[in-house]
Amino acid sequence: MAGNLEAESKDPRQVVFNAADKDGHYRRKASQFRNVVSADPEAEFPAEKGRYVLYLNLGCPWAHRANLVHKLKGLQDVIQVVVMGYVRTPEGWVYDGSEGSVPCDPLYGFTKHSQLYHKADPNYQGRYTVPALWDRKRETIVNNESSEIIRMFYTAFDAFVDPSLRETYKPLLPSDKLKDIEAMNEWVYDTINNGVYKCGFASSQESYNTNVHALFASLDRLESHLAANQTPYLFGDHITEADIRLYPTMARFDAAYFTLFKCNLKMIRHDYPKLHQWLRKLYWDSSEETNGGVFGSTTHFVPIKEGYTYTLKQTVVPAGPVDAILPLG
Ligand SMILES: N[C@@H](CCC(=O)N[C@@H](CS)C(=O)NCC(=O)O)C(=O)O
Repeated sequence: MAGNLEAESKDPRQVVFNAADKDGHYRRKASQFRNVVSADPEAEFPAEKGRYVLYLNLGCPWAHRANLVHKLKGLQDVIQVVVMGYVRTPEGWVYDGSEGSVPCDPLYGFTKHSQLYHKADPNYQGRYTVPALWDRKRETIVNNESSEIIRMFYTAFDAFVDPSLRETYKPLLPSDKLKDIEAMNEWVYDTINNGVYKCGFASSQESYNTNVHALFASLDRLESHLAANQTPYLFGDHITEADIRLYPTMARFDAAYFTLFKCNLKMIRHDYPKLHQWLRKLYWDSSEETNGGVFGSTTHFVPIKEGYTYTLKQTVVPAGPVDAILPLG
């Protein structure tokens, strides 16, 4: 039987987050809008400047990866970004003007993210998730699956970006590393990106136990991978998709998942020197490699810590760890 989110109270900080299935395991549902923006002008959704809008919030790690690639590729003048609030309410994400967000949807004046989904499809029945890529022309959601949105951003809009940021010059998915990156994506998604949620949303001891050990086994595996390769990034001397997909989870790990999702067998800062170095290098970098520092500039610890706290129906935000991210040693 499918799990569901239950709203018990109208107070946004009192939402009961009941996401696990009856057996105590959390199972993420598949995204429903799966169209593709393409560089081909004849495509159903052709890349055009000013046509598409990326909806996100600053707490969500899946939205974070889309925001990262948007800024890494220098798409600020090509694709508008709309940031909504990071506190989940009984009605899903809303516009509340909280840190870094806008007071209402600038396109339609919507106050709730669900309204955008119903504008796209009045019969929509799924979750109202971020990120979502909106098409102003056809007035619909093109895609609400972050792993697909980021791949569109690698290439589809390259005609509109500086040549030095194009995939041909600076590949985020180099063809000679594609197989290795995809192999890593698979286990990193299952046991780390989604793995932290399987721990945090588990409603049985058995489910939590299984997933927390799988999570730390995979962090150990990443640590060994970095130690063996001796490269600054997961696949060499340049940032690739593998780094982009791992970063939002690692940036949230000590600050939120360790405490709030009970992912507390080890900490990145104390127990994983290579991963910790990798994380801090990305966060603090302001060179061309990160297009001037997009990892640091898109990481917002207040939305992250408060967002997870209230989602879990807790009212007190943990003070630590201090600092949320440590300086580069
Ligand atoms: N598979 C989706 C997952 C997106 C997702 O679950 N986003 C969460 C925020 S972290 C969300 O919007 N949840 C709202 C809800 O489930 O009601 C993706 O990667 O884009």
